[in-house]
Amino acid sequence: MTKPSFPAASILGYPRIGPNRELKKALEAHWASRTDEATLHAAARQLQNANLAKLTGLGLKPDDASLPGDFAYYDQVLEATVALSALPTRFADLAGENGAIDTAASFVLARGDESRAPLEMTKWFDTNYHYLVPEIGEATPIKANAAVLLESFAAHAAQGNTIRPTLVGPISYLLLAKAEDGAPAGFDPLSRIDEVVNAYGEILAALAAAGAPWVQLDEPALVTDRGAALAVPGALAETVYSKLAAATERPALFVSLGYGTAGDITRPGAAQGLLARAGVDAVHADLVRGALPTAEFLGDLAGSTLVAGIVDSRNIWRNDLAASLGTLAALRTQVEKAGGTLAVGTATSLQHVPHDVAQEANLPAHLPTWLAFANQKVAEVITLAKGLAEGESAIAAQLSAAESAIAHRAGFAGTTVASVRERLANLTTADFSRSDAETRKAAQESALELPPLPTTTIGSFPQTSEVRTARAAHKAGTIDDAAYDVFLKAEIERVVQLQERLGLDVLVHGEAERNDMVQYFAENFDGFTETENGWVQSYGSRATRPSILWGDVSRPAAFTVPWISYAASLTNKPLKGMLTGPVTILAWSFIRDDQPLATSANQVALALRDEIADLQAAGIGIIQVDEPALRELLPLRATDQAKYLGWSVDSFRLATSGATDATQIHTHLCYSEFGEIIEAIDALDADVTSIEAARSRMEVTADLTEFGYSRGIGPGVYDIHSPRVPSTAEVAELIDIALASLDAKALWINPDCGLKTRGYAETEASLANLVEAAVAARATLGATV
Ligand code: MET
Ligand SMILES: [Zn+2]
Repeated sequence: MTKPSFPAASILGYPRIGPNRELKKALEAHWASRTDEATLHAAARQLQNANLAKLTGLGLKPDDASLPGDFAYYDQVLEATVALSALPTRFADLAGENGAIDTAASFVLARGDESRAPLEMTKWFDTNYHYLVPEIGEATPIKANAAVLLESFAAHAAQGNTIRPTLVGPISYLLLAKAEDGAPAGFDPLSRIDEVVNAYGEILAALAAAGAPWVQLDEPALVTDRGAALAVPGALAETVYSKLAAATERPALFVSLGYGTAGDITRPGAAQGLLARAGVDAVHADLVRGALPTAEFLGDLAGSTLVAGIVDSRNIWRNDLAASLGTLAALRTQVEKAGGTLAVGTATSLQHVPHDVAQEANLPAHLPTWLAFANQKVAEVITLAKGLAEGESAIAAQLSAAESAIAHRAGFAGTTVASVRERLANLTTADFSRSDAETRKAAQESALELPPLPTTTIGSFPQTSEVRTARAAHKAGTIDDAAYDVFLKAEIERVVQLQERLGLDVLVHGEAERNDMVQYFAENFDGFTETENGWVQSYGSRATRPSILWGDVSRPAAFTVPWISYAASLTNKPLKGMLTGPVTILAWSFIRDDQPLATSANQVALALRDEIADLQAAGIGIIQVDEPALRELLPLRATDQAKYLGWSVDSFRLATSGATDATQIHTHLCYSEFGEIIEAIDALDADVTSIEAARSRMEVTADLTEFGYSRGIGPGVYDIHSPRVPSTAEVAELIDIALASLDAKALWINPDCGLKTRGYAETEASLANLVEAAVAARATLGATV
């Protein structure tokens, strides 16, 4: 068979959620049993057809395999689990004919059922997308099932579109998996690689037989430290891909390597060269997060195509086409020297950006031309490929439009605000630290007079449908500011009274006024803008709408103070003020790409510092600054981590170090395991750290003690991710575990995270048990000391 050439312009993947969140609606209707499976399939097909029509309309060719076949109902890793029939043992009863996992079974894996928790969900590399973690044991079935891929290929072919079926690659699949509970100690999912590769071989053969000219295997795990070690000569990536490439019955093989530099970071391009020599027909390089491959390391490309991922698929800024064209032209020379050809693509799938800037009718006037969402990025890829093939003059209009937008952005008033710059330039090391922890502790003890083992919550209380309805009505203008204010105050009063009744020691106002813990801050800071339809899939049917940080950040006026002071006025107990930290605000927004992240983080930190000063002046003695995303932005490579941890910790300290000794600063961490970054957690220098711990049964407390962490610590004593009410005995048991490794004077008793996704019934019952267990533990302590 003659090898088809790789399309000159392509994208690695496209948003699946739908321009109007069609997939979300179809999934949720189906899960609520309002539609049958056929209706769901039809809706999904219609959405995919509309997406492909959009892509071909933008100029991707229908017949050259430039259209990615990357649809997934819930998650791309789950699709690979389906293609491998890799049903975890605890779900074995769901196996259909030949062990197949059908759509209904895949939803049980994704969402659990009455008796089983779903597959664990975890962040996909350093993004805010969550995938479903495969659970692999010694006997997990591995059996090729190409049905979904074949059906989708055929259905699109019938519409005249030759898609490029896309699947997570075999190495990444196993690196992203975890050993199933009950697997022998030390079992490594990667030990199943031979069977997985055989199954992929069968899938490739089936796709070839169906007429697919190209297939895409995503191997992003080769950019992590562990994966990189497998992408060197003689190691696993070479063996696996030599074997897959050696098959006579297969489509041309494209391997994507997004999210960083694949293989050895000191030899960029070596991993691509290795795969090409193994027989892979096209290999990809992420030129946005990864290093530019050099001819020296590409070596012999053996007639393969290098797909240059030059258009940023993780951020929303317009591409500097002239600069990109220059990079591509230089790279082409090198690639051709190495015996390959160059094609143009995106850095990763476009799943991390919203659909279309054209859906935003109400952006501030200066912003639209600066931006590129998925559809604009597709056009950029096509433009660059054309420029590369035909020369600059062929894309003169696009080059000049990009140039003027970029110049406008650089010169725009809000991009660089002198007062913000001056404040940053004048910072000294004193602005990043407080007095020593012992002095603070003494001042706080006399100011706060808390009992031992103080009880508190993480901030939010249930966001009932009344709260959401009132917020929507206020936004729509059907209730005015005054009426909304009355509503929120009543809500705060209810939450404060409930906490008094439950006997909690440190109260919160409940966060009813906040739509989202990041967006609320973006709305109140200068330098940010919200979108109306900029939805990005977070997991399954869930999407978030990140704000856009486009300019220098400042805080025009205090905004949390009125709500928090109102709550404080209703109680004699200490009221904890609640803020979101700089790293989390950056991690969950689209951020400007024209300055280091550290600079943006410090600007946000100064805005928060102002708010903290105002809270303190209003008499609030405890202030929590949440940093749940601290671990999320941690670079994938160990060599890059220290620098990140340096600036991220600094930004927290800058935000909080204006507090007086007597003001107790809390932080809150969740969503990850924190064992790897204990040193950074300590360096935050918060007086009290609450941290997710219930599911790992307090593991982190021992890690912290071992490290020498000596300030307050609130390891979560119950998991808020499910409506289950923990018994007093269960909470008591976790408190005992924590007390075994911690100084009793340092321990706080709190749930794992905020309660906004919970209902009131389970919240009240759970908190009552939490308080009961804390009071009992306090009595025991009193008896023994
Ligand atoms: N204060 C926030 C809340 O309670 C912290 C959430 S961390 C994801 O909801
Ligand atoms: Zn949390």
